Amino acid sequence: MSPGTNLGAQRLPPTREGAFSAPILPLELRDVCYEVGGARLIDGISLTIETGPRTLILGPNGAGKSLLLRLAHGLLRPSAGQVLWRNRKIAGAGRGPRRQAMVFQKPVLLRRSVRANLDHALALHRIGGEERRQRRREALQATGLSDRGDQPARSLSGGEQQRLALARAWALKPQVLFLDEPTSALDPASTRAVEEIVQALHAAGTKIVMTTHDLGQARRLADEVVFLNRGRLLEQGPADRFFTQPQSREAEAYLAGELLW
Ligand SMILES: Nc1ncnc2c1ncn2[C@@H]1O[C@H](COP(=O)(O)OP(=O)(O)OP(=O)(O)O)[C@@H](O)[C@H]1O
Repeated sequence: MSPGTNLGAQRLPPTREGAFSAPILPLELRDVCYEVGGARLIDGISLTIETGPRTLILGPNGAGKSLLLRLAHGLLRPSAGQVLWRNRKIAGAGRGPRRQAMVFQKPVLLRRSVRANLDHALALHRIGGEERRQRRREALQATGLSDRGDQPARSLSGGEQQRLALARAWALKPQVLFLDEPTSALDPASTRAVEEIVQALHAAGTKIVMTTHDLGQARRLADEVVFLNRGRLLEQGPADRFFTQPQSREAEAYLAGELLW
């Protein structure tokens, strides 16, 4: 399958029960700070992420977008403040609920086949037997990788590797998927393919929370925008409003290409 082929809708399973059971959202950050060596990199961020709209996190270089995602996902522990999933506080780094997944700018893949990468993730979630095979099949199909099962994952092209990272997320049926600049290293065709998969995941009920540098992509995908600058939350609101009537001077400058970092 060539990247850019219309993925998704017609290949999507009609229901994905795992995405809907025992809800973990809303996700709430309460006055979250993150400091390294005395520098406050995330500065008192409070926000709520609800089920539904695709949330895009925007901001200039170094604004704190990746850190915010990592704090929300549970990879980092806040220096101060709280991260709550459905009103429950998480115990520390790496302790967020399991029904959420993250896709990174550079995919982290095992030195094994495409199939084995998916099976490993499913095994970690104690999914075996026919269920594992079925989810693997579904995930490969949804990401256009059905004919790549035997190929060593690290021999895939950059775009295919990112599709495999998305296939892995797909197979786990997360309620929330965090994506940290998933297309920043990809060509336009691979970028479109990733966007279509993200769109299909959204249509299947997975909450999308994503960072990007690409304003065109943000306009294509965002329902809601969270705008950061220098570790602070400056705006959260509907994408239409953000793009046409930004509420802060900084967002206005950012949209005009005048605020780069
Ligand atoms: N472990 C760390 N030690 C020191 N500084 C850090 C650390 N991690 C991140 N930073 C700094 O914190 C700031 C925010 O980083 P972050 O990666 O979240 O920015 P970002 O908004 O994702 O930026 P970009 O768009 O350039 O990827 C940056 O200035 C970065 O250099």
